[in-house]
Amino acid sequence: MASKAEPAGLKLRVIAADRLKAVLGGEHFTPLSAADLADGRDRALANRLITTALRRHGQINHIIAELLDRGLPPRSGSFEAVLRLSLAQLVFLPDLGAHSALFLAVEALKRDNKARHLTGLMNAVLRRAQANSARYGLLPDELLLPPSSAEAWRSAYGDETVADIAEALLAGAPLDLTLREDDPELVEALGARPIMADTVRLDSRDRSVDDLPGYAQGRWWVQDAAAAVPARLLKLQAPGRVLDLCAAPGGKTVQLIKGGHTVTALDTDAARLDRLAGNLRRLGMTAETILADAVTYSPHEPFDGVLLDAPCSATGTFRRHPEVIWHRSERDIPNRVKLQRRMLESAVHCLAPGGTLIYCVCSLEPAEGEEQARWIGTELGDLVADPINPEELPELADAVTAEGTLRILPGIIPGGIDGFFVARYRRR
Ligand SMILES: C[S@@+](CC[C@H](N)C(=O)[O-])C[C@H]1O[C@@H](n2cnc3c(N)ncnc32)[C@H](O)[C@@H]1O
Repeated sequence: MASKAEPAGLKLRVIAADRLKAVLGGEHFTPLSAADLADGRDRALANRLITTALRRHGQINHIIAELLDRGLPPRSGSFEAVLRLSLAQLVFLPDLGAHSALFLAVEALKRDNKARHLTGLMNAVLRRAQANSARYGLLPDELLLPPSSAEAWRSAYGDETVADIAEALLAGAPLDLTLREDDPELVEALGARPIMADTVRLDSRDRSVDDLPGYAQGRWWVQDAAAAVPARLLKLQAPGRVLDLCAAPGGKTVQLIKGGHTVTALDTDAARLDRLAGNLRRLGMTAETILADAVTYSPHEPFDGVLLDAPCSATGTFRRHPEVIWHRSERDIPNRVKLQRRMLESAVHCLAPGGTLIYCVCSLEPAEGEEQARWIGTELGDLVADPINPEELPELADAVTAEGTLRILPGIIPGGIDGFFVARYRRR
């Protein structure tokens, strides 16, 4: 890590490279926090470098392939992460200037035992990148997406959707909040605008989430507009007992509580369930929380409603987590599909006759959405489809399919939205 005597801007790059390296190694991207980098301006710059490197990952792959004809050197510590951050700066963030990209990349490598022998290579590669930066800056959007995903999405949803996904990847996500109560004054104080039902959107903000008006008082929670839809569709005749399977960190749990239901929130991950409990505390809400496996859980008494927000590829969240589309693997999907099916079978057993089941995934993969709905139709005889009516969701009416399921695609509303699939059933 950089000390005080080290060049300005080095520390943030070393920390940014560590975070990017972890994400390249398969970890989920979370922006650097004050605990990682105390200085707010440094932190903002480091996060900008990382997110640009991740959003432009496909184009940067292309640039690296052109510049390193023998590929990335093996076992080279932080070399790849530093290179990607520097290319992101040189080619896609010209306002930051080129000098620091070159100089600090070399300085960062000098401090890494596994990469310090590669400073000459880094310098040469970045100089060639600098000479070609105008051309690289015009690389086509087709290179932004992994070819196998782009092809799968093209055949499922068409060319226009693939172009929307690439555009949304670059644009990132605004901040959507679900309001606890209708409150125009709060919406104005937040600088937000209503977009659908109790969701409001902040297109830009100058503060961290917990500094926004109403956070400490629990007057809203962060939830993408698409993620807020499934709980709204769980319409019981009267408020009842609802099981939120796979509940953490609790966005849908708190919506269900807001809807007047008595909620049991179940998750298999203790740390995530703790976050759910913290969210409930901030909002002054209560739910029964259960640390258990959704596949084997068996309640004493069946529920009037079950919401299954199943673990999935999460490809629908690519605007905030650009890495998901690169971590997506064809080989992983069948295992997830199997797990989702076991959870669906378990969800049926948790449901009282006449009760409602919502199945949803934040995924763009038909295998985790439409194909699961077809499987339910043929294999889960106790369930009957309860088609979603476009009038229930005026802003997303075009997302309702002929089968009465919901396929939310990122370009369906201005400013974008997460990819999601939702289906609703009733137990016979
Ligand atoms: C998509 S996230 C849920 C998001 C949550 N519903 C919300 O709205 O905030 C999926 C959750 O499934 C949980 N999960 C994964 N496998 C599970 C299992 N076998 N049983 C219960 N929960 C599981 C994960 O820990 C994760 O919290």
